[in-house]
Amino acid sequence: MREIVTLQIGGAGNAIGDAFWHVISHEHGVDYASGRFGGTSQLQLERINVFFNATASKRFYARSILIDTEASTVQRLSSSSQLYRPENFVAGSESAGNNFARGYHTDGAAILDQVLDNTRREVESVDSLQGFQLLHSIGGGTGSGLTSLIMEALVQQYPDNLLCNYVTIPSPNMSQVVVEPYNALLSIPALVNNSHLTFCLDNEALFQICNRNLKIQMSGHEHINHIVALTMSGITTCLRFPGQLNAGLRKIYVNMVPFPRLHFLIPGFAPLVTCKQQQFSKGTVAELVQQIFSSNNLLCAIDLRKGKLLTAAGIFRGRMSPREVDQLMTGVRNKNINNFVDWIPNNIKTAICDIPPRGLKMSATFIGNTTAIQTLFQRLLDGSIAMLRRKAHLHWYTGEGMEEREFTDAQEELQNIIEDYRGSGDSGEG
Ligand SMILES: COc1ccc(-c2[nH]nc3c2-c2cc(OC)c(OC)c(OC)c2CC3)cc1
Repeated sequence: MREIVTLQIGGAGNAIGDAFWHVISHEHGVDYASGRFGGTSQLQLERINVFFNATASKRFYARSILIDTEASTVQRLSSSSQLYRPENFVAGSESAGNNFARGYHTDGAAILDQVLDNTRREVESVDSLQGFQLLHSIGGGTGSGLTSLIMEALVQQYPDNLLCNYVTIPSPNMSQVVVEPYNALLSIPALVNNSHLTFCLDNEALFQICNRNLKIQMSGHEHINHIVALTMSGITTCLRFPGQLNAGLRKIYVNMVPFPRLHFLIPGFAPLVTCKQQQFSKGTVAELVQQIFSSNNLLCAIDLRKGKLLTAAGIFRGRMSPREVDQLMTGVRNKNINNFVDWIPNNIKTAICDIPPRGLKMSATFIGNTTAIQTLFQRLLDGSIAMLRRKAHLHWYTGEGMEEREFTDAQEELQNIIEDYRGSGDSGEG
């Protein structure tokens, strides 16, 4: 079996992780509270070991390390479900204070060994590890700083395994902490150099989806986390259920990432409509295809029409005609040929799983590797320039041992990835 170890890091990472385990435990017939299997199909068990461990008493638990520099989040989760192994909770005594430096150098560093010890125990208990998925935000101190530190260690200790990050990206319009732009900026070098697959989850887009698509005003994070969990469930469908693809993280990496640095992927999901709108929906595959290529259904506030897709994947769930899906997806490419690079001929792939997600007859999940992601990176760069020019709030970082040069180096890294994506749109030079 090709197992994956999850590391959910910081408040946001653990919130996304808990929502993910809620969604996929139900899909696999596992009771979230007890870990007991009550499923009805062998399909639910066939590849359950990719994300879950079985216990001697035929119960299942999430193969996940729950990590935070302060204890309240992980303590709450430990009391909410037996899906989490008590030994897999790693909590510090001091919050990273929304400060990358404290996540990387002090409060986060203080629990790194515990994180790695727990990770190694899970790695040594599996048959054939395929990689790690790290769930975190880069706006906070733990999700940015400690995750960067953990990634460096994982790459060193497990050089043959893949790191797949699901990264929440702060939005200036939804900012919770004034130094989020600094934390996000400082996270870029580790994401560029140590992550193999980085799924970008943009708070700007997620809040817009809640307000515009779902008509939820001032949405709390529970709605956002559920949208992310549904999308993660879609992305991992082919890993978790048998199908025509011999699916693994490396196959996604090999086929979706043309150059190692260009591994920042934009997810999308459909349907993302109110229950009332769903009642009037035609419920057709054509509707799903139209929606997943619409910017309104992307989990990043970017416009696909402003760039070119290097690669794209569509994962369709539910009972539908594979022929119709292939025709419609091919039709999108043919009608929008200028929004696909011409130097990767077969750069769109479709997969179908006839098991729909809970509460839906059909769904579609999109993954795009697009040059339009430059606009997201440019937003992060612009967000740090104004503050850094005035050295605003820099003392919170230099006081923890960081230097201003680390900020300018990170800005240079960000500028370079923008240029790399810009250059790949035409000539194919990654
Ligand atoms: C852009 O062009 C391509 C993209 C992917 C593949 C491929 N080849 N082998 C696989 C896959 C693959 C495809 C998936 O979605 C279509 C997929 O779900 C995320 C997926 O997820 C697990 C996989 C893994 C297995 C081929 C071409």
